[in-house]
Amino acid sequence: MREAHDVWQVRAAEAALMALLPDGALMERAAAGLAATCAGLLGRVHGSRVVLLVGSGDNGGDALIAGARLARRGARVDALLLAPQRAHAGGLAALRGAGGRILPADALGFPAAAHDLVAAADLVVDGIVGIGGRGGLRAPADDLARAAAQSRAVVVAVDLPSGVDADTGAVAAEAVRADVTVTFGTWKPGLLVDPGASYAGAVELVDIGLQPPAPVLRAPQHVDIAALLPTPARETDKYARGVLGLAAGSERYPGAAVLAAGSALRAGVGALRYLGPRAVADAVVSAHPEVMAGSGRVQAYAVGPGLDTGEEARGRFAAALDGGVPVLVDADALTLLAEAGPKALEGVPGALLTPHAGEAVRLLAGLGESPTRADVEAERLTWAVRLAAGYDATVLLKGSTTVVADPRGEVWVNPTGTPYLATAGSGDVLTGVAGALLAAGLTPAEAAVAGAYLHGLAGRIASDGDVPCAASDVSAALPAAWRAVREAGAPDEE
Ligand SMILES: NC(=O)C1=CN([C@@H]2O[C@H](COP(=O)(O)OP(=O)(O)OC[C@H]3O[C@@H](n4cnc5c(N)ncnc54)[C@H](O)[C@@H]3O)[C@@H](O)[C@H]2O)[C@@H](O)CC1
Ligand SMILES: Nc1ncnc2c1ncn2[C@@H]1O[C@H](COP(=O)(O)OP(=O)(O)O)[C@@H](O)[C@H]1O
Ligand SMILES: [K+]
Repeated sequence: MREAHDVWQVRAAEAALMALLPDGALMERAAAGLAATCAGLLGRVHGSRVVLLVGSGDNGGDALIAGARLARRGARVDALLLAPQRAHAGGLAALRGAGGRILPADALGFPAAAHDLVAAADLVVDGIVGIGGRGGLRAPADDLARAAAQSRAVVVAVDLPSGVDADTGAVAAEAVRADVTVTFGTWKPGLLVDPGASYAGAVELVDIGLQPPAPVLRAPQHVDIAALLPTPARETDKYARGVLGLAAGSERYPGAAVLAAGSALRAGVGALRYLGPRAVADAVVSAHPEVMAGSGRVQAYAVGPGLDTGEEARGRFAAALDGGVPVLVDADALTLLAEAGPKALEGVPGALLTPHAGEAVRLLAGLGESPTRADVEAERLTWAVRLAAGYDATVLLKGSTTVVADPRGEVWVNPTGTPYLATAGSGDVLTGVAGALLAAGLTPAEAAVAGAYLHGLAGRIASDGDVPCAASDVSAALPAAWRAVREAGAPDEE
């Protein structure tokens, strides 16, 4: 599990550690890790051209000290100081001592000369701001971020790309686009959540000895998901494996039910009961003969894909909520839930809501909040947590980064997925997978985390080699995703 901590937690853990160490020891550790990564990226350090973008805080200090290490190995290192009076004194002395050049950005006839330096560099180190950054990059730092983006140099961000909010991943204005981010002590949420994550490139974590408390955000890996996947016991039967009731599809949208059903079957339900109009049931059964049409005992319901919002749909929604079992609420059922408000979930033993940003806006309106879709996409963590608390339910907020929040405030971010998943019916596949896991007895949060992970992995497999895929292909790739996760979780052979 990757664990991320917020700025407040990082600062507290750093303070505790610094109290035990000589002055500057922590920054030396950070800079040593940073310099090692830079050297690896350069291949040949001697004779390479390195430009440091140096802000006024310790983030700039890290860049300067790492730059000094590279200069001692023969790199030509130029530091562009954004605030010469406030640049890190120890870092300046170290770089000077190692033969690096120090250039106050304004004395250079900024921005033209600074641009030229950045354009000619092999490697640019972004030490403009780290966890002390607030809001979008201010001038002239924003201009240097643009210059770095245009240069052919490899861009390495120190701790996190400047301009990305460490706690939320929000990018208020210009931010540095890094090829690699070297982060210290622990992951920052902004490195895992879009839009920030999309600026970070490959992230390397440098251990500086920090011992932070419980994380604010977790990103599961294959082994974590493998531990959640149900394995049928020898003497199991189909009821013990979990029966899912699927209330999906309508005469207008029969395909959603077919996709969700096929995906639930591939995600290990013992049996699937389909609940809906006769014509749709016929389509589902003809595509998946294993499906039973009609109601009966189930261990969980999944309700919503292609449901529609008319009288008949409302009846199916109400029946699912009254069933006394956990319920996954998606798509049209989220519209009905937003109308009814959180009280509609009272008495449901475990609800999992799976909105995209547009549906999240509707649900939030039911809580008296009025963010736009763009607001939700800019600060997914905040809004997912608010929804989970407001509806007292687990929320899986879909999108370019999917996040899961449970009502107690635990939050996960899904690291798998591909933009090719932005295709009609892809959400129906997710509903099938997560619904099956809920029926198998996983908690709503476990079903959401594992469901999103498998769905994202199946999307990557289906779009292998960067080719478009249909939602049906994603569904068909579920067994391969499952296998990949299982293999990673299996104990090593002797
Ligand atoms: N505290 C520690 O023990 C350690 C800190 N380290 C480094 O220290 C960093 C944090 O240092 P600081 O607390 O000094 O803060 P930063 O260096 O992240 O940034 C603070 C400075 O940036 C300016 N600034 C803030 N927002 C800005 C914006 N939007 N545009 C332009 N300028 C802006 C502020 O005026 C302030 O002077 C970490 O990210 C990490 O790189 C590492 O050396 C590891 C050890
Ligand atoms: N840009 C993107 N990158 C990665 N995944 C995405 C992106 N856009 C959408 N997705 C994923 O695709 C799925 C789309 O679901 P949804 O919006 O419900 O679509 P539909 O209703 O057409 O099935 C979700 O799992 C979502 O997380
Ligand atoms: K930075």
